[in-house]
Amino acid sequence: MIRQKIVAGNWKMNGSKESVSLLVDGLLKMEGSSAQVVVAPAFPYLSQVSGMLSGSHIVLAAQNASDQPKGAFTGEVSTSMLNDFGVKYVLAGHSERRSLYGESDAMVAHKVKAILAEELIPMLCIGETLEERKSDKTLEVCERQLNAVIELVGIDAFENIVIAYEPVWAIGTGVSASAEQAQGVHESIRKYLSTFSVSVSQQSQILYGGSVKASSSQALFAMPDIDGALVGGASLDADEFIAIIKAAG
Ligand SMILES: O=C[C@H](O)COP(=O)(O)O
Repeated sequence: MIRQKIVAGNWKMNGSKESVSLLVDGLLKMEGSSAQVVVAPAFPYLSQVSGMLSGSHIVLAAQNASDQPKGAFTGEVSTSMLNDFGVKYVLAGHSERRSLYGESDAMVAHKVKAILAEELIPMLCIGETLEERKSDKTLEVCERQLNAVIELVGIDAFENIVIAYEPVWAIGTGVSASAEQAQGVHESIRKYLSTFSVSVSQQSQILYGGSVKASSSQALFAMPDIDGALVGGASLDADEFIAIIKAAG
């Protein structure tokens, strides 16, 4: 099955009005790509970026969302607010949210549910730490993180969920998983999904994330089960990000 590639830039807590404007200007100069291009600015810049992207082929993502619809949740942002600003994708369970802000598998699952309820597309991030990889627990961890979501929203909901496999040891370290290593895990994730639903497993877009650069992206995208990338640091440089998008076709 041919799945459209997705190249998403997670800008994390970076940027200013000026730098965001320059970055988006740079990306808008890129010619059309067959890949779906996504950018995830920090919340304060969603409105600015949404305006700049209007009428373009680049779509907007948010880096996080509340699992609650509204009310007394100081500092939180609801999925309906994100919808208001033209957001299409929302990251859920990024490893930085899990490890630094204590988001449990169950909390991530509730966020996925809230994102789906607003008809937005969750980008569900899963992946193992270095310690877990060394003790051969990579698949066990990925399956546990997937199970929490499957149990809450059901496997059919995965028709509208993008999975991002991001080994924690590769995030921001400059050490990407090799294309073969990533392919091995992606293939296993797909096989695991197929135990619930073959059609969902075939349709699921599984992105790789963790120190993706232009130089490593071609080999990653050539792999049969890698359907794109969730890019952190390299997405802050328009030329580098465009080169990654071009590698996706
Ligand atoms: O969301 C993106 C990932 O955390 C990867 O970040 P990185 O490309 O800077 O390693």
